[in-house]
Amino acid sequence: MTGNAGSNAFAPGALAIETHGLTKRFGSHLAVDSVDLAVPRGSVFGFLGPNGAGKTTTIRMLLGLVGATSGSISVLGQPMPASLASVLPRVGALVEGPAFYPFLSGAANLHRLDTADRSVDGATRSDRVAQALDRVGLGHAAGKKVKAYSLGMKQRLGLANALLAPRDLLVLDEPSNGLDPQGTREVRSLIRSLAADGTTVFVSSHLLAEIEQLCSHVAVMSSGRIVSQGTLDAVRDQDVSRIRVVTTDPVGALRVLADFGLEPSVATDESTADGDVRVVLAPVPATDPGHRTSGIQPEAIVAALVAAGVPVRGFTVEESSLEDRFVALTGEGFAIAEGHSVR
Ligand SMILES: Nc1ncnc2c1ncn2[C@@H]1O[C@H](COP(=O)(O)OP(=O)(O)OP(=O)(O)O)[C@@H](O)[C@H]1O
Repeated sequence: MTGNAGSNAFAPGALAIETHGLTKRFGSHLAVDSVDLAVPRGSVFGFLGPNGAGKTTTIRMLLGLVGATSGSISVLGQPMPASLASVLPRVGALVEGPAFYPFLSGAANLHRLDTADRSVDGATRSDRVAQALDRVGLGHAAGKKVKAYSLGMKQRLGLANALLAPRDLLVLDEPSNGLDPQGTREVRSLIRSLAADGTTVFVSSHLLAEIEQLCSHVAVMSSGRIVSQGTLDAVRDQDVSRIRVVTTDPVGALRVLADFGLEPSVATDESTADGDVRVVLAPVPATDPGHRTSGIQPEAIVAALVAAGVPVRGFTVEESSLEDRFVALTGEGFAIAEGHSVR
């Protein structure tokens, strides 16, 4: 399933977030271009895209933090921003971290933020603050001033703020920002437990592995447009597969694969002279999202190798990863971890 289709196949009420033709211009710059999002209720929905793709701008429009240039938004079945006042109390959000007072403790900051929310019960405030802090693993630091918090602790405090009341939808923009691997794992397990309670979670992340482990659905955004959207399996497996040929004649294999218009890479085992030839089938150029398949079937490659007299000792079609798919869709490498980019 791809985005920008103009309509979707979901029953009324089945979507927690739905946009049609959502567009945002900053002057002449088209930051978000006719986006149709369909976020099923109860899903953990990963929102992926390279830096500057337009994810944060989209999230800000969903939450009424910035107006759309055109298009429509529905959140929890209500039109936005018209229903902001009734919808927002049901939505917990972590976007660019809330402004905390550095000289107040974490708990005092949450008290202050909760006081500003007129939809909640003040009598339960202390309990809710303590529970939210416990849930993000900050119970021990509740009384500590926020200026002494690490970036990761501030990020957790932002999450705790989003959890001060029961929510039907959580919108989290890069929730693992600033967290160490242990913190990232904790946030992941927190999101899982929230989703198990029935909360829909819409989460943007630059950590592909995290999205792959966590999400039931994903959308990939590139240059302001949704280039793929659907269940994780559908997006991951769409059109891209990687094949591996083990042969004693890698040069012959390269020639056959090149005849298919493919660009294989080869690793030779010097001790045996065997070649390990790998190629990705059907990469999708970011500039040409309309042409998604090359139509090459793996069995046609096996037949051509055999016909050309290339001795095939091994032939494997490897499952494509979300990373393969992301690179193919956006034409960009993806920062898997800080300072490490893959192409
Ligand atoms: N207030 C603004 N004024 C002008 N341009 C903006 C503004 N906010 C965002 N943009 C531009 O819109 C585009 C999309 O930005 P956005 O922050 O939504 O991307 P993103 O996918 O969230 O990327 P990142 O992960 O880097 O935050 C970028 O080119 C950005 O420079």
